[in-house]
Amino acid sequence: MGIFGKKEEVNESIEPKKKAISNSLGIDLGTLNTVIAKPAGDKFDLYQLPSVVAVKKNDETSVLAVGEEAKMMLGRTPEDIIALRPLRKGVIESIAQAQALLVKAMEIGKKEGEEIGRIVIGIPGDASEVERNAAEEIGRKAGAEYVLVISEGLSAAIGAGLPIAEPNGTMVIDIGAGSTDLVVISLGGITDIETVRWGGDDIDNNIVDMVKERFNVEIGIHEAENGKIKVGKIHCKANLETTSTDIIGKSTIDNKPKKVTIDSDLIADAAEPIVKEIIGGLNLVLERLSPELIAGVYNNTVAVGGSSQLRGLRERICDELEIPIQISNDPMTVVAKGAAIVAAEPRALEPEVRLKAMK
Ligand SMILES: Nc1ncnc2c1ncn2[C@@H]1O[C@H](COP(=O)(O)OP(=O)(O)OP(=O)(O)O)[C@@H](O)[C@H]1O
Repeated sequence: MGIFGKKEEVNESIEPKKKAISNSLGIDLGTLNTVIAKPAGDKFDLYQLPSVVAVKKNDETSVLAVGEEAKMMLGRTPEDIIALRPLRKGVIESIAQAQALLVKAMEIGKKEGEEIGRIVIGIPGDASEVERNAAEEIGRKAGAEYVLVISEGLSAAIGAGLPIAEPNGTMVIDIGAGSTDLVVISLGGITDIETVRWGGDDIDNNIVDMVKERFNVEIGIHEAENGKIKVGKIHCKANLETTSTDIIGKSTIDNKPKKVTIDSDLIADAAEPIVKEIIGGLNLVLERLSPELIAGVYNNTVAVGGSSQLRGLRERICDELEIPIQISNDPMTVVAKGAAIVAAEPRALEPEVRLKAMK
């Protein structure tokens, strides 16, 4: 199906479709991961890099490493080097570091000798004018000729092939690492947005705290995240299987290595405050939603973002809100794909143009 729904409504005579430029990229500048999508025929080449940069401690604008190399340094850097994330809770914290990340993303996405003409960057929907300008500025400084910044929610909806131009409404629930965007779209534009500044990172932090409290063992944040991905679930009425995994941490009693077994229920307890915040945000959106859009939202709500993969999310949202949401089958790349569609054809954002979605 086209991104605007009905393929038969294609009306090439409205305006001749401009030739898509080949050197365009869609970039999802995330708190944890930066995803790059490059249109390649009717598919995408996809690349990913950790959103981490290593800088000199006394000059945080001097970037020493970006991406995978910098990630290896997190928590292990020599005294004069620090590894940092340029984004916190979805918001750009350091322009110089975010620019370094974007330059690297563009290098990864282009072929040798190729210039990148157009990039589209997905940023959180509630980003301020200052943040939007900052993202545009770093795009231009990174060397793109033309930079467009769009809401991650809208980008995800386009990437997921939702019928965004329909008047009935669709909704995207984007649960990332640092934040969750709840976006209602109709007639090709955002009609409502609620951003909850909680996501998967907060679940990981809660797991670390909970393991310390229950077992007197300190575990690393990466171990907490791995445990969450392996056995995690969310409390819901459905009887989901409980599984467990072993993690080695440091005893807070005698400092010795100690093995602890964490199970799905512990992760669900750790996730519960974040789930409550997300449900609270959804309730606010539903409260504001006009009756004209409720049927579209009921039929077309998709959850995206890495944290949407937690088992039980679909069931819990249905338990509490009676909306039968779908979980995207490519939750971590759909924002970048949507941005790449817009980068290849910026008029994808205009409701009167019916475009065929690239899958
Ligand atoms: N299978 C999984 N189950 C649960 N959580 C997962 C899974 N895979 C990844 N995650 C979590 O998803 C989050 C990363 O998702 P994503 O890449 O969408 O975020 P991001 O775009 O970097 O963040 P943001 O949108 O907040 O800027 C992390 O918290 C990660 O632990």
